[in-house]
Amino acid sequence: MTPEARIGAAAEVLELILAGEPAEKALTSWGRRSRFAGSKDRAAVRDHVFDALRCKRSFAVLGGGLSGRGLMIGLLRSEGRDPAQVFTGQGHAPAPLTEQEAAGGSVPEGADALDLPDWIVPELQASLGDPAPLAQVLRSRAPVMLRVNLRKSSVSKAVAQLAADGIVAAPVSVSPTALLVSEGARRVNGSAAYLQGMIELQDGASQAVVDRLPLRDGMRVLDYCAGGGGKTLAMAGRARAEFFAHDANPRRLKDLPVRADRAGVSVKLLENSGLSGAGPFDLVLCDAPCSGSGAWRRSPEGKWVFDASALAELTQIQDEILDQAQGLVAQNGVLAYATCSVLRAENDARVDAFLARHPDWDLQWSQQWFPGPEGDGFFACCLTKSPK
Ligand SMILES: C[S@@+](CC[C@H](N)C(=O)[O-])C[C@H]1O[C@@H](n2cnc3c(N)ncnc32)[C@H](O)[C@@H]1O
Repeated sequence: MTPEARIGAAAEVLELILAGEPAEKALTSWGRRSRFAGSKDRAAVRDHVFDALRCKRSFAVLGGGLSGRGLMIGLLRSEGRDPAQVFTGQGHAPAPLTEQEAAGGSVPEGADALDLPDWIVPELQASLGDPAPLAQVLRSRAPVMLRVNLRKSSVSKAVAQLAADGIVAAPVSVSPTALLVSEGARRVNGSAAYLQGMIELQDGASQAVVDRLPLRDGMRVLDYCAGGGGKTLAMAGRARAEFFAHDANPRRLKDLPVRADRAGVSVKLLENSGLSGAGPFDLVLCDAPCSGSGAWRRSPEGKWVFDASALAELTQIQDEILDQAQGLVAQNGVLAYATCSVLRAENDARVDAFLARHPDWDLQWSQQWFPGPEGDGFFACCLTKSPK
């Protein structure tokens, strides 16, 4: 496909997304209809679509309208390119600009320029002051990051093994196990290092959260909201403990046995009914469901669908999770709480509310990571029960 045809295809896919189709589904159905598209074409169209979703408000203003074409026109103008040179109607290029498209477009301001929904601007101001620096980061692509599985490899061996498959990755400071991929990101899943369990795809701040947990060999550790098991496996890479994984939705755990096998670690899956019988645990991690606001670079659709009522619903679930999980912590054990959110309402405010409901617990530490070149935004803290 020509570069112009890729822009045209991205505009088509965006039209489906704007009509309500999830981005992944819209890209898959375009891929099925477009057998002529090679892997580089698919990757380029995907990048255009996700770039546009991250900057939906500003591109719509720049492009003169919220439509697939409008967003792509906005993207070109944001890069200082003339859309008339791309929208030519020649060969496989998209149809020429209408008069309205050629004349339209203005410079985005306020929440349009920040590419944030209106309701969240005051929420972010309350959490971190000026939202502009964070908003700017959320408008750009997230880094591709790997975690070295210390059970199977060392950082230097993993880097060398990746290089043999044409993947350039280097250590970064956010975590001693984190690698930042600068070349060959799309080859990671097929690489020998991945297939042999030496590395996993995992965000840098997600690894830093696990680095701060008080893990020791021989502990009994429960990942209470384990989902796909990213944090379970990161914890298992750090200590020879007994690991248990639970999720309110057990289907979310389905890939964990295969991933644990590849990583060379053992994880016991726990159904709701088996939870209390398996406890107590020395460490219970609640990596709670959240807005995902710290990771909106990766999942930009979330930025536009999340709203104040979803936030209120989530904070209630987060409180319930902490209340349930605290009952599973052994005497002298640790309750850890984490989110990939930058909103105070989901982080410090939940800890304050927990401590008010459970005055026999103390906060040991808390930390907020913001999205940046080495990872997403995360919050984590550890709580312990005061001695009787
Ligand atoms: C942020 S995700 C976990 C991601 C995972 N820890 C990882 O690192 O890959 C949150 C998970 O919490 C689960 N969840 C939602 N409500 C829950 C509840 N009340 N109890 C336990 N898990 C819950 C969701 O199904 C989801 O898989």
